[in-house]
Amino acid sequence: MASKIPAMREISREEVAKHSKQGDLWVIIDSKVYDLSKFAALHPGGLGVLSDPEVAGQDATEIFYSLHRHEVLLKPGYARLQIGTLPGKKPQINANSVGAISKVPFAEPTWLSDGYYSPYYNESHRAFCAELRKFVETEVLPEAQLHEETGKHPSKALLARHAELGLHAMRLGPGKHLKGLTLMNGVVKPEEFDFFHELIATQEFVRIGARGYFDGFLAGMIIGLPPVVNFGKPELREKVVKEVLSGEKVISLAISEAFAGSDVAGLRCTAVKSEDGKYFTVNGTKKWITNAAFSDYFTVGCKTAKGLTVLLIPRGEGVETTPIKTAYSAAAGTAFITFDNVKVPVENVLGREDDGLRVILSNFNHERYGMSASSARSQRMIVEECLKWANQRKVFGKPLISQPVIRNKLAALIARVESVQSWLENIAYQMNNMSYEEQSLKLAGPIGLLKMECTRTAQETARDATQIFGGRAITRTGMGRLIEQYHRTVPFDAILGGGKSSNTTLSNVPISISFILRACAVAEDVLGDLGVRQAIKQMPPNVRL
Ligand code: HEM
Repeated sequence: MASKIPAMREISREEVAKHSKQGDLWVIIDSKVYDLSKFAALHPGGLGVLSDPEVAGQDATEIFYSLHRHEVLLKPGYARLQIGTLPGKKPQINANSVGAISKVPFAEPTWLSDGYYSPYYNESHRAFCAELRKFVETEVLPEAQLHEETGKHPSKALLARHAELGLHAMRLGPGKHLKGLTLMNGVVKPEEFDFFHELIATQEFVRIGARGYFDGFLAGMIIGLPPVVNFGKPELREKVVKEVLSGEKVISLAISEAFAGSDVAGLRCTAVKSEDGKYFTVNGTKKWITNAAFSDYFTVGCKTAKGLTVLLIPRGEGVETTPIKTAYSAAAGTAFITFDNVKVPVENVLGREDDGLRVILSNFNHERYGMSASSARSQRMIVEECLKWANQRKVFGKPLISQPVIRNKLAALIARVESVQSWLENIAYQMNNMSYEEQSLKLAGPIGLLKMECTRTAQETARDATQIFGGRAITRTGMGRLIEQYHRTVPFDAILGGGKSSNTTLSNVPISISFILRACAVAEDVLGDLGVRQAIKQMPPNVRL
Protein backbone atom coordinates (compact mmCIF):
# COMPACT_ATOMS: atom_id res chain seq x y z
CA MET A 1 0.00 0.00 0.00
CA ALA A 2 1.37 3.43 -0.93
CA SER A 3 2.27 5.49 2.14
CA LYS A 4 0.37 8.74 2.54
CA ILE A 5 2.40 11.95 2.33
CA PRO A 6 1.08 14.25 5.08
CA ALA A 7 -0.33 17.50 3.70
CA MET A 8 1.91 20.44 4.60
CA ARG A 9 0.27 23.12 6.68
CA GLU A 10 0.20 26.65 5.35
CA ILE A 11 2.36 29.10 7.27
CA SER A 12 2.36 32.84 6.64
CA ARG A 13 5.52 34.95 6.27
CA GLU A 14 4.52 36.77 9.48
CA GLU A 15 4.45 33.53 11.44
CA VAL A 16 7.84 32.45 10.04
CA ALA A 17 9.31 35.81 11.11
CA LYS A 18 8.46 35.04 14.74
CA HIS A 19 10.96 32.16 14.73
CA SER A 20 14.18 34.03 14.23
CA LYS A 21 16.55 33.11 16.99
CA GLN A 22 18.90 30.32 17.97
CA GLY A 23 16.90 27.32 19.19
CA ASP A 24 13.77 28.56 17.43
CA LEU A 25 14.79 29.15 13.85
CA TRP A 26 12.66 28.87 10.72
CA VAL A 27 13.46 29.90 7.14
CA ILE A 28 11.66 30.02 3.80
CA ILE A 29 13.32 28.43 0.79
CA ASP A 30 11.40 28.48 -2.49
CA SER A 31 8.07 29.00 -0.66
CA LYS A 32 8.68 25.99 1.60
CA VAL A 33 9.07 26.58 5.34
CA TYR A 34 11.89 24.75 7.16
CA ASP A 35 12.34 24.43 10.90
CA LEU A 36 16.10 24.54 11.43
CA SER A 37 15.94 24.95 15.24
CA LYS A 38 17.67 21.66 16.01
CA PHE A 39 19.53 21.25 12.72
CA ALA A 40 21.29 24.65 13.02
CA ALA A 41 23.90 23.31 15.43
CA LEU A 42 24.69 20.48 12.98
CA HIS A 43 24.63 22.62 9.82
CA PRO A 44 27.82 21.97 7.79
CA GLY A 45 27.95 25.69 6.95
CA GLY A 46 27.83 26.62 10.65
CA LEU A 47 25.25 27.93 13.10
CA GLY A 48 26.24 31.57 12.75
CA VAL A 49 25.17 31.97 9.12
CA LEU A 50 21.68 30.68 9.92
CA SER A 51 21.19 33.04 12.90
CA ASP A 52 21.97 36.07 10.74
CA PRO A 53 18.99 38.50 10.89
CA GLU A 54 18.77 38.39 7.07
CA VAL A 55 18.35 34.61 7.21
CA ALA A 56 16.59 33.58 10.42
CA GLY A 57 12.80 33.94 10.06
CA GLN A 58 13.26 35.26 6.50
CA ASP A 59 13.02 34.18 2.90
CA ALA A 60 16.49 32.69 2.30
CA THR A 61 15.87 31.35 -1.21
CA GLU A 62 18.46 33.40 -3.02
CA ILE A 63 21.23 32.96 -0.48
CA PHE A 64 20.45 29.24 -0.17
CA TYR A 65 20.81 28.63 -3.92
CA SER A 66 24.01 30.62 -4.09
CA LEU A 67 25.55 28.19 -1.59
CA HIS A 68 23.90 24.78 -2.11
CA ARG A 69 22.87 22.48 -4.90
CA HIS A 70 19.14 21.78 -5.08
CA GLU A 71 19.87 18.10 -4.37
CA VAL A 72 20.64 19.04 -0.72
CA LEU A 73 16.94 19.64 -0.12
CA LEU A 74 16.01 16.32 -1.72
CA LYS A 75 18.06 14.24 0.72
CA PRO A 76 15.55 12.59 3.07
CA GLY A 77 17.41 13.77 6.18
CA TYR A 78 17.06 17.40 5.09
CA ALA A 79 13.72 17.14 3.29
CA ARG A 80 12.09 16.24 6.57
CA LEU A 81 13.04 19.63 8.03
CA GLN A 82 10.20 21.11 5.96
CA ILE A 83 7.18 21.91 8.14
CA GLY A 84 4.94 23.83 5.78
CA THR A 85 4.44 26.02 2.73
CA LEU A 86 3.57 29.66 2.14
CA PRO A 87 -0.18 30.13 1.53
CA GLY A 88 -1.09 30.18 -2.17
CA LYS A 89 2.52 29.75 -3.34
CA LYS A 90 4.03 26.93 -5.37
CA PRO A 91 7.73 26.01 -5.41
CA GLN A 92 9.42 27.36 -8.52
CA ILE A 93 12.58 25.28 -8.46
CA ASN A 94 12.18 21.70 -9.57
CA ALA A 95 14.53 18.81 -9.74
CA ASN A 96 14.32 17.05 -13.09
CA SER A 97 11.74 14.28 -12.83
CA VAL A 98 12.95 10.78 -13.63
CA GLY A 99 13.74 10.33 -17.29
CA ALA A 100 13.15 14.00 -18.11
CA ILE A 101 14.98 15.80 -20.88
CA SER A 102 16.80 18.86 -19.58
CA LYS A 103 15.42 22.18 -20.75
CA VAL A 104 18.76 23.92 -20.23
CA PRO A 105 20.08 24.89 -23.68
CA PHE A 106 22.87 22.58 -24.92
CA ALA A 107 22.40 20.26 -21.93
CA GLU A 108 21.22 17.52 -24.28
CA PRO A 109 22.53 16.54 -27.71
CA THR A 110 20.49 18.27 -30.43
CA TRP A 111 18.58 15.12 -31.40
CA LEU A 112 17.11 14.94 -27.88
CA SER A 113 16.35 18.65 -27.52
CA ASP A 114 12.79 19.85 -27.92
CA GLY A 115 12.03 21.20 -31.37
CA TYR A 116 15.28 20.09 -33.05
CA TYR A 117 15.86 17.46 -35.73
CA SER A 118 18.49 14.90 -36.66
CA PRO A 119 18.96 12.71 -39.71
CA TYR A 120 20.55 9.92 -37.68
CA TYR A 121 18.15 8.90 -34.93
CA ASN A 122 14.86 7.04 -35.34
CA GLU A 123 12.04 5.96 -33.04
CA SER A 124 13.95 2.91 -31.88
CA HIS A 125 16.82 5.13 -30.66
CA ARG A 126 14.39 7.44 -28.89
CA ALA A 127 12.51 4.63 -27.17
CA PHE A 128 15.77 2.98 -26.15
CA CYS A 129 17.14 6.23 -24.75
CA ALA A 130 13.98 6.94 -22.75
CA GLU A 131 13.94 3.45 -21.20
CA LEU A 132 17.66 3.49 -20.46
CA ARG A 133 17.55 6.95 -18.90
CA LYS A 134 14.89 5.79 -16.46
CA PHE A 135 16.97 2.74 -15.51
CA VAL A 136 20.16 4.75 -15.08
CA GLU A 137 18.52 7.47 -13.02
CA THR A 138 16.49 5.24 -10.73
CA GLU A 139 18.73 2.20 -10.32
CA VAL A 140 22.32 3.09 -11.24
CA LEU A 141 22.69 6.69 -10.12
CA PRO A 142 22.00 6.22 -6.39
CA GLU A 143 24.58 3.42 -6.13
CA ALA A 144 27.03 5.31 -8.35
CA GLN A 145 26.96 8.42 -6.14
CA LEU A 146 27.44 6.36 -3.01
CA HIS A 147 30.15 4.03 -4.31
CA GLU A 148 32.09 6.88 -5.93
CA GLU A 149 32.65 8.16 -2.40
CA THR A 150 33.13 4.85 -0.60
CA GLY A 151 35.21 3.27 -3.38
CA LYS A 152 33.03 0.14 -3.42
CA HIS A 153 32.76 -1.69 -6.73
CA PRO A 154 29.43 -1.96 -8.57
CA SER A 155 27.22 -4.38 -6.64
CA LYS A 156 26.58 -7.89 -7.93
CA ALA A 157 22.83 -7.21 -7.74
CA LEU A 158 23.06 -4.16 -10.02
CA LEU A 159 25.39 -5.91 -12.45
CA ALA A 160 22.90 -8.77 -12.63
CA ARG A 161 20.07 -6.33 -13.33
CA HIS A 162 22.16 -4.60 -16.01
CA ALA A 163 22.84 -7.97 -17.61
CA GLU A 164 19.17 -8.95 -17.41
CA LEU A 165 18.29 -5.88 -19.53
CA GLY A 166 20.86 -6.99 -22.11
CA LEU A 167 23.00 -3.96 -21.36
CA HIS A 168 26.18 -5.94 -20.79
CA ALA A 169 25.90 -7.15 -24.38
CA MET A 170 24.78 -3.79 -25.77
CA ARG A 171 27.79 -2.00 -24.30
CA LEU A 172 29.95 -4.08 -26.66
CA GLY A 173 28.21 -2.54 -29.67
CA PRO A 174 26.27 -4.19 -32.49
CA GLY A 175 27.14 -7.76 -33.44
CA LYS A 176 26.47 -11.46 -33.21
CA HIS A 177 26.73 -11.44 -29.40
CA LEU A 178 23.27 -9.78 -29.31
CA LYS A 179 21.53 -12.58 -31.18
CA GLY A 180 18.58 -14.07 -29.32
CA LEU A 181 18.70 -11.57 -26.46
CA THR A 182 15.81 -9.46 -25.18
CA LEU A 183 17.18 -5.97 -25.13
CA MET A 184 15.91 -3.33 -22.71
CA ASN A 185 12.61 -5.14 -22.09
CA GLY A 186 12.16 -5.61 -25.84
CA VAL A 187 12.30 -1.90 -26.71
CA VAL A 188 15.02 -2.56 -29.29
CA LYS A 189 15.43 -5.69 -31.41
CA PRO A 190 18.91 -7.25 -31.60
CA GLU A 191 18.97 -6.90 -35.41
CA GLU A 192 18.19 -3.17 -35.30
CA PHE A 193 20.75 -2.32 -32.62
CA ASP A 194 23.39 -0.11 -34.27
CA PHE A 195 26.25 2.22 -33.40
CA PHE A 196 23.80 4.99 -32.47
CA HIS A 197 22.17 2.73 -29.88
CA GLU A 198 25.62 2.04 -28.53
CA LEU A 199 26.42 5.75 -28.51
CA ILE A 200 23.26 6.31 -26.47
CA ALA A 201 24.15 3.47 -24.09
CA THR A 202 27.54 5.01 -23.39
CA GLN A 203 26.37 8.59 -23.15
CA GLU A 204 23.43 7.87 -20.85
CA PHE A 205 25.75 6.11 -18.41
CA VAL A 206 28.09 9.10 -18.30
CA ARG A 207 25.24 11.12 -16.79
CA ILE A 208 25.73 9.38 -13.42
CA GLY A 209 28.48 11.94 -12.81
CA ALA A 210 30.76 9.43 -11.07
CA ARG A 211 33.91 8.91 -13.14
CA GLY A 212 35.54 6.12 -11.12
CA TYR A 213 32.33 4.15 -10.75
CA PHE A 214 31.60 4.68 -14.46
CA ASP A 215 34.83 2.86 -15.31
CA GLY A 216 34.04 0.35 -12.59
CA PHE A 217 30.81 -0.40 -14.39
CA LEU A 218 32.48 -2.79 -16.80
CA ALA A 219 35.00 -0.69 -18.71
CA GLY A 220 37.15 -3.82 -18.45
CA MET A 221 34.50 -5.98 -20.10
CA ILE A 222 34.05 -3.58 -22.98
CA ILE A 223 37.69 -4.11 -23.96
CA GLY A 224 38.36 -7.52 -22.40
CA LEU A 225 35.45 -9.54 -23.79
CA PRO A 226 35.67 -8.75 -27.55
CA PRO A 227 38.88 -10.81 -27.93
CA VAL A 228 36.98 -13.79 -26.47
CA VAL A 229 33.94 -13.16 -28.68
CA ASN A 230 36.03 -12.76 -31.83
CA PHE A 231 39.02 -15.04 -31.24
CA GLY A 232 38.04 -17.59 -28.55
CA LYS A 233 37.72 -21.30 -29.37
CA PRO A 234 34.02 -22.24 -29.61
CA GLU A 235 33.79 -24.13 -26.32
CA LEU A 236 35.64 -21.51 -24.31
CA ARG A 237 33.81 -18.68 -26.04
CA GLU A 238 30.40 -20.13 -25.35
CA LYS A 239 31.11 -20.65 -21.66
CA VAL A 240 32.87 -17.35 -20.93
CA VAL A 241 30.65 -15.08 -23.03
CA LYS A 242 27.58 -16.58 -21.37
CA GLU A 243 28.99 -16.16 -17.87
CA VAL A 244 30.06 -12.56 -18.48
CA LEU A 245 26.99 -11.36 -20.38
CA SER A 246 24.73 -12.83 -17.71
CA GLY A 247 26.51 -10.78 -15.05
CA GLU A 248 27.74 -13.88 -13.25
CA LYS A 249 31.43 -13.19 -13.97
CA VAL A 250 33.54 -10.10 -14.62
CA ILE A 251 36.38 -9.85 -17.12
CA SER A 252 39.14 -7.29 -17.72
CA LEU A 253 41.86 -6.66 -20.28
CA ALA A 254 45.39 -7.01 -18.89
CA ILE A 255 48.00 -5.68 -21.28
CA SER A 256 49.93 -2.75 -19.71
CA GLU A 257 52.92 -3.38 -17.51
CA ALA A 258 55.07 -1.20 -15.31
CA PHE A 259 58.05 -2.03 -17.55
CA ALA A 260 56.46 -1.68 -20.92
CA GLY A 261 53.77 0.94 -20.29
CA SER A 262 51.33 0.16 -23.03
CA ASP A 263 54.01 -0.65 -25.60
CA VAL A 264 52.52 -4.03 -26.39
CA ALA A 265 55.61 -5.37 -28.13
CA GLY A 266 57.80 -4.69 -25.10
CA LEU A 267 55.82 -6.84 -22.66
CA ARG A 268 57.71 -8.89 -20.11
CA CYS A 269 54.93 -11.13 -18.85
CA THR A 270 55.89 -14.53 -20.26
CA ALA A 271 53.96 -17.65 -21.19
CA VAL A 272 56.13 -20.73 -21.67
CA LYS A 273 54.61 -23.75 -23.37
CA SER A 274 54.94 -27.14 -21.67
CA GLU A 275 56.87 -29.90 -23.42
CA ASP A 276 53.71 -31.87 -24.03
CA GLY A 277 52.19 -28.76 -25.64
CA LYS A 278 49.14 -28.88 -23.38
CA TYR A 279 49.51 -25.74 -21.30
CA PHE A 280 51.42 -22.51 -20.79
CA THR A 281 53.08 -21.38 -17.58
CA VAL A 282 52.56 -17.66 -17.09
CA ASN A 283 54.83 -15.44 -15.00
CA GLY A 284 54.84 -11.67 -14.76
CA THR A 285 52.89 -8.61 -13.75
CA LYS A 286 50.31 -6.23 -15.18
CA LYS A 287 49.58 -2.68 -14.05
CA TRP A 288 46.72 -0.11 -14.26
CA ILE A 289 44.17 -2.81 -15.05
CA THR A 290 40.65 -1.37 -14.80
CA ASN A 291 38.20 -3.69 -12.98
CA ALA A 292 40.95 -6.21 -12.23
CA ALA A 293 40.35 -5.93 -8.48
CA PHE A 294 37.01 -7.71 -8.91
CA SER A 295 37.52 -9.64 -12.15
CA ASP A 296 37.08 -13.38 -12.53
CA TYR A 297 38.76 -13.52 -15.93
CA PHE A 298 41.71 -11.67 -17.44
CA THR A 299 42.45 -11.31 -21.14
CA VAL A 300 46.22 -11.22 -20.92
CA GLY A 301 48.93 -10.30 -23.41
CA CYS A 302 51.99 -12.54 -22.87
CA LYS A 303 55.37 -12.84 -24.50
CA THR A 304 55.74 -16.29 -26.09
CA ALA A 305 58.52 -18.04 -28.02
CA LYS A 306 58.03 -16.18 -31.29
CA GLY A 307 55.91 -13.19 -30.46
CA LEU A 308 52.93 -12.25 -28.42
CA THR A 309 50.05 -14.49 -27.42
CA VAL A 310 46.77 -13.54 -25.80
CA LEU A 311 45.53 -15.94 -23.12
CA LEU A 312 42.31 -16.02 -21.19
CA ILE A 313 43.33 -16.56 -17.57
CA PRO A 314 40.72 -17.28 -14.90
CA ARG A 315 41.35 -16.04 -11.36
CA GLY A 316 42.84 -18.97 -9.49
CA GLU A 317 46.04 -20.35 -8.04
CA GLY A 318 48.99 -18.03 -8.68
CA VAL A 319 46.84 -15.06 -9.74
CA GLU A 320 46.79 -12.14 -7.34
CA THR A 321 45.35 -8.64 -7.65
CA THR A 322 46.25 -5.66 -5.50
CA PRO A 323 44.21 -2.44 -5.77
CA ILE A 324 46.17 0.60 -6.97
CA LYS A 325 45.35 3.99 -5.48
CA THR A 326 44.60 6.34 -8.35
CA ALA A 327 43.34 9.93 -8.55
CA TYR A 328 39.80 8.70 -9.02
CA SER A 329 37.51 6.46 -7.05
CA ALA A 330 38.55 2.94 -6.09
CA ALA A 331 35.11 1.95 -7.45
CA ALA A 332 36.91 1.46 -10.79
CA GLY A 333 38.75 -1.49 -9.29
CA THR A 334 42.09 -0.51 -10.86
CA ALA A 335 44.66 -3.11 -9.83
CA PHE A 336 48.12 -4.55 -10.16
CA ILE A 337 48.16 -8.22 -11.12
CA THR A 338 50.80 -10.83 -10.47
CA PHE A 339 50.92 -14.17 -12.26
CA ASP A 340 53.10 -16.63 -10.42
CA ASN A 341 53.60 -19.92 -12.28
CA VAL A 342 50.00 -19.91 -13.47
CA LYS A 343 49.12 -22.95 -15.58
CA VAL A 344 46.86 -22.06 -18.51
CA PRO A 345 45.54 -24.73 -20.96
CA VAL A 346 46.36 -24.10 -24.65
CA GLU A 347 42.60 -24.09 -25.30
CA ASN A 348 42.63 -20.64 -23.65
CA VAL A 349 44.72 -19.05 -26.41
CA LEU A 350 42.69 -16.30 -28.08
CA GLY A 351 43.45 -16.16 -31.77
CA ARG A 352 46.68 -17.77 -32.92
CA GLU A 353 49.77 -18.39 -30.84
CA ASP A 354 52.43 -15.68 -31.36
CA ASP A 355 49.87 -13.60 -33.27
CA GLY A 356 48.37 -11.79 -30.29
CA LEU A 357 49.00 -8.30 -31.56
CA ARG A 358 46.20 -8.75 -34.04
CA VAL A 359 43.88 -9.75 -31.19
CA ILE A 360 44.85 -6.83 -28.98
CA LEU A 361 44.67 -4.21 -31.67
CA SER A 362 41.51 -5.40 -33.39
CA ASN A 363 39.26 -3.55 -30.96
CA PHE A 364 41.19 -0.30 -30.70
CA ASN A 365 39.07 1.79 -33.06
CA HIS A 366 35.90 0.70 -31.36
CA GLU A 367 37.40 1.39 -27.95
CA ARG A 368 38.41 4.91 -28.99
CA TYR A 369 34.98 5.53 -30.47
CA GLY A 370 33.46 4.63 -27.08
CA MET A 371 35.89 6.85 -25.24
CA SER A 372 35.11 9.77 -27.53
CA ALA A 373 31.42 9.19 -26.84
CA SER A 374 31.88 9.34 -23.09
CA SER A 375 34.23 12.30 -23.29
CA ALA A 376 31.74 14.29 -25.38
CA ARG A 377 28.90 13.54 -22.95
CA SER A 378 30.89 14.52 -19.89
CA GLN A 379 31.76 17.83 -21.53
CA ARG A 380 28.06 18.40 -22.05
CA MET A 381 27.36 17.81 -18.38
CA ILE A 382 29.93 20.46 -17.56
CA VAL A 383 28.27 22.87 -20.00
CA GLU A 384 24.96 22.38 -18.16
CA GLU A 385 26.60 22.93 -14.78
CA CYS A 386 28.30 26.11 -15.97
CA LEU A 387 25.18 27.55 -17.61
CA LYS A 388 23.12 26.95 -14.47
CA TRP A 389 25.77 28.38 -12.19
CA ALA A 390 26.49 31.47 -14.29
CA ASN A 391 22.76 32.11 -14.44
CA GLN A 392 22.04 31.78 -10.71
CA ARG A 393 25.23 33.09 -9.15
CA LYS A 394 25.23 36.77 -8.26
CA VAL A 395 28.45 38.76 -7.98
CA PHE A 396 28.45 42.44 -7.01
CA GLY A 397 24.66 42.30 -7.17
CA LYS A 398 24.60 41.07 -10.77
CA PRO A 399 24.33 37.55 -12.21
CA LEU A 400 27.65 36.07 -13.22
CA ILE A 401 26.28 35.67 -16.74
CA SER A 402 26.20 39.46 -17.14
CA GLN A 403 30.03 39.42 -17.34
CA PRO A 404 31.23 39.27 -20.98
CA VAL A 405 34.29 37.25 -19.95
CA ILE A 406 32.04 34.51 -18.54
CA ARG A 407 29.82 34.50 -21.63
CA ASN A 408 32.94 34.19 -23.72
CA LYS A 409 34.05 31.10 -21.82
CA LEU A 410 30.57 29.60 -22.11
CA ALA A 411 30.61 30.21 -25.85
CA ALA A 412 33.85 28.25 -26.13
CA LEU A 413 32.47 25.45 -23.94
CA ILE A 414 29.34 25.11 -26.06
CA ALA A 415 31.16 25.30 -29.40
CA ARG A 416 33.55 22.53 -28.35
CA VAL A 417 30.91 20.07 -27.21
CA GLU A 418 28.68 20.63 -30.22
CA SER A 419 31.63 20.10 -32.58
CA VAL A 420 32.78 16.83 -31.07
CA GLN A 421 29.25 15.45 -30.82
CA SER A 422 28.56 16.23 -34.48
CA TRP A 423 31.78 14.54 -35.56
CA LEU A 424 31.02 11.57 -33.33
CA GLU A 425 27.61 11.12 -34.92
CA ASN A 426 29.14 11.35 -38.38
CA ILE A 427 31.58 8.58 -37.45
CA ALA A 428 28.77 6.46 -35.97
CA TYR A 429 26.93 6.82 -39.28
CA GLN A 430 30.01 5.72 -41.23
CA MET A 431 30.46 2.73 -38.91
CA ASN A 432 26.83 1.73 -39.43
CA ASN A 433 27.45 1.60 -43.17
CA MET A 434 30.94 0.08 -43.34
CA SER A 435 32.25 -3.44 -42.90
CA TYR A 436 34.85 -4.05 -40.19
CA GLU A 437 37.64 -4.01 -42.81
CA GLU A 438 36.40 -0.72 -44.27
CA GLN A 439 36.20 0.78 -40.80
CA SER A 440 39.78 -0.27 -40.11
CA LEU A 441 41.03 1.20 -43.36
CA LYS A 442 39.02 4.39 -43.51
CA LEU A 443 38.18 5.27 -39.92
CA ALA A 444 41.31 4.55 -37.88
CA GLY A 445 42.64 8.02 -38.75
CA PRO A 446 39.41 9.98 -38.22
CA ILE A 447 38.65 8.13 -34.97
CA GLY A 448 42.19 8.88 -33.75
CA LEU A 449 41.69 12.56 -34.60
CA LEU A 450 38.27 12.59 -32.97
CA LYS A 451 39.61 11.12 -29.76
CA MET A 452 42.46 13.62 -29.78
CA GLU A 453 39.98 16.46 -30.24
CA CYS A 454 37.64 15.15 -27.54
CA THR A 455 40.27 14.78 -24.86
CA ARG A 456 42.08 17.99 -25.76
CA THR A 457 38.91 20.09 -25.74
CA ALA A 458 37.83 18.29 -22.56
CA GLN A 459 40.88 19.64 -20.77
CA GLU A 460 40.18 23.15 -22.02
CA THR A 461 36.60 22.75 -20.83
CA ALA A 462 37.81 21.60 -17.40
CA ARG A 463 40.03 24.67 -17.13
CA ASP A 464 37.30 27.10 -18.22
CA ALA A 465 34.71 25.51 -15.94
CA THR A 466 37.10 25.79 -13.01
CA GLN A 467 37.48 29.51 -13.73
CA ILE A 468 33.72 29.96 -13.92
CA PHE A 469 33.12 28.15 -10.60
CA GLY A 470 36.12 29.67 -8.80
CA GLY A 471 36.85 28.24 -5.34
CA ARG A 472 33.82 25.97 -5.53
CA ALA A 473 35.55 24.04 -8.29
CA ILE A 474 38.16 22.74 -5.90
CA THR A 475 35.90 21.22 -3.26
CA ARG A 476 34.68 17.66 -3.54
CA THR A 477 31.26 18.45 -2.11
CA GLY A 478 28.82 21.25 -2.68
CA MET A 479 28.20 23.47 -5.67
CA GLY A 480 31.22 22.64 -7.77
CA ARG A 481 31.48 18.94 -6.95
CA LEU A 482 31.08 17.81 -10.57
CA ILE A 483 33.57 20.40 -11.80
CA GLU A 484 36.12 19.28 -9.19
CA GLN A 485 35.67 15.64 -10.20
CA TYR A 486 35.90 16.48 -13.88
CA HIS A 487 39.02 18.58 -13.50
CA ARG A 488 40.66 15.85 -11.40
CA THR A 489 39.82 12.95 -13.71
CA VAL A 490 39.67 14.39 -17.22
CA PRO A 491 43.36 13.83 -18.00
CA PHE A 492 42.69 10.08 -17.74
CA ASP A 493 40.80 10.13 -21.00
CA ALA A 494 43.83 11.40 -22.88
CA ILE A 495 45.92 8.52 -21.57
CA LEU A 496 43.54 5.58 -21.82
CA GLY A 497 42.66 3.90 -25.03
CA GLY A 498 45.30 1.77 -26.54
CA GLY A 499 48.88 0.74 -26.80
CA LYS A 500 51.67 3.10 -27.61
CA SER A 501 53.57 1.89 -30.64
CA SER A 502 57.04 2.96 -31.49
CA ASN A 503 58.42 2.63 -35.02
CA THR A 504 60.39 -0.39 -33.87
CA THR A 505 57.17 -2.07 -32.88
CA LEU A 506 55.63 -1.23 -36.21
CA SER A 507 58.48 -2.75 -38.16
CA ASN A 508 58.03 -6.07 -36.33
CA VAL A 509 54.43 -6.43 -37.33
CA PRO A 510 53.25 -8.47 -40.30
CA ILE A 511 52.03 -6.35 -43.21
CA SER A 512 48.61 -8.00 -43.13
CA ILE A 513 47.73 -6.33 -39.87
CA SER A 514 49.53 -3.07 -40.37
CA PHE A 515 46.22 -1.36 -41.06
CA ILE A 516 45.06 -2.34 -37.61
CA LEU A 517 48.26 -1.24 -36.04
CA ARG A 518 47.91 2.17 -37.60
CA ALA A 519 45.08 2.58 -35.12
CA CYS A 520 47.49 1.91 -32.30
CA ALA A 521 48.50 5.04 -30.48
CA VAL A 522 47.73 6.61 -27.20
CA ALA A 523 48.74 10.15 -26.44
CA GLU A 524 46.81 12.97 -28.06
CA ASP A 525 49.70 14.03 -30.28
CA VAL A 526 50.32 10.52 -31.50
CA LEU A 527 46.65 10.05 -32.29
CA GLY A 528 46.65 13.31 -34.22
CA ASP A 529 49.77 12.23 -36.06
CA LEU A 530 48.12 8.93 -36.90
CA GLY A 531 45.17 10.76 -38.46
CA VAL A 532 47.37 12.97 -40.58
CA ARG A 533 49.62 10.11 -41.70
CA GLN A 534 46.54 8.19 -42.78
CA ALA A 535 45.28 11.19 -44.71
CA ILE A 536 48.64 11.68 -46.44
CA LYS A 537 48.67 8.01 -47.45
CA GLN A 538 45.37 8.58 -49.20
CA MET A 539 46.49 11.73 -51.04
CA PRO A 540 46.05 11.30 -54.80
CA PRO A 541 49.52 11.36 -56.42
CA ASN A 542 48.47 13.80 -59.13
CA VAL A 543 47.33 16.77 -57.05
CA ARG A 544 49.25 20.06 -56.93
CA LEU A 545 48.38 23.56 -55.78
C1 HEM B 1 17.17 23.48 4.78
C2 HEM B 1 18.18 24.32 5.01
C3 HEM B 1 19.62 24.00 4.84
C4 HEM B 1 20.24 22.81 4.72
C5 HEM B 1 19.62 21.41 4.73
C6 HEM B 1 21.65 23.08 4.55
C7 HEM B 1 22.62 22.10 4.36
C8 HEM B 1 23.93 22.37 4.07
C9 HEM B 1 24.90 21.39 3.66
C10 HEM B 1 24.62 19.91 3.49
C11 HEM B 1 26.05 22.03 3.44
C12 HEM B 1 27.40 21.40 2.99
C13 HEM B 1 27.71 21.78 1.57
C14 HEM B 1 26.95 21.03 0.54
O1 HEM B 1 27.06 19.80 0.51
O2 HEM B 1 26.26 21.65 -0.27
C15 HEM B 1 25.84 23.41 3.72
C16 HEM B 1 26.79 24.38 3.61
C17 HEM B 1 26.56 25.72 3.83
N1 HEM B 1 25.37 26.31 4.13
FE1 HEM B 1 23.63 25.37 4.40
N2 HEM B 1 21.86 24.41 4.60
C18 HEM B 1 20.64 25.01 4.76
C19 HEM B 1 20.38 26.37 4.82
C20 HEM B 1 21.32 27.34 4.74
C21 HEM B 1 21.03 28.73 4.74
C22 HEM B 1 19.65 29.35 4.82
C23 HEM B 1 22.23 29.37 4.67
C24 HEM B 1 22.34 30.85 4.65
C25 HEM B 1 23.42 31.54 4.78
C26 HEM B 1 23.27 28.37 4.60
C27 HEM B 1 24.62 28.60 4.52
C28 HEM B 1 25.58 27.65 4.26
C29 HEM B 1 26.97 27.94 4.05
C30 HEM B 1 27.65 29.30 4.11
C31 HEM B 1 27.59 26.73 3.76
C32 HEM B 1 29.04 26.49 3.40
C33 HEM B 1 29.12 26.58 1.88
C34 HEM B 1 30.45 26.27 1.26
O3 HEM B 1 31.30 25.64 1.91
O4 HEM B 1 30.63 26.65 0.11
N3 HEM B 1 22.68 27.14 4.66
N4 HEM B 1 24.54 23.59 4.08
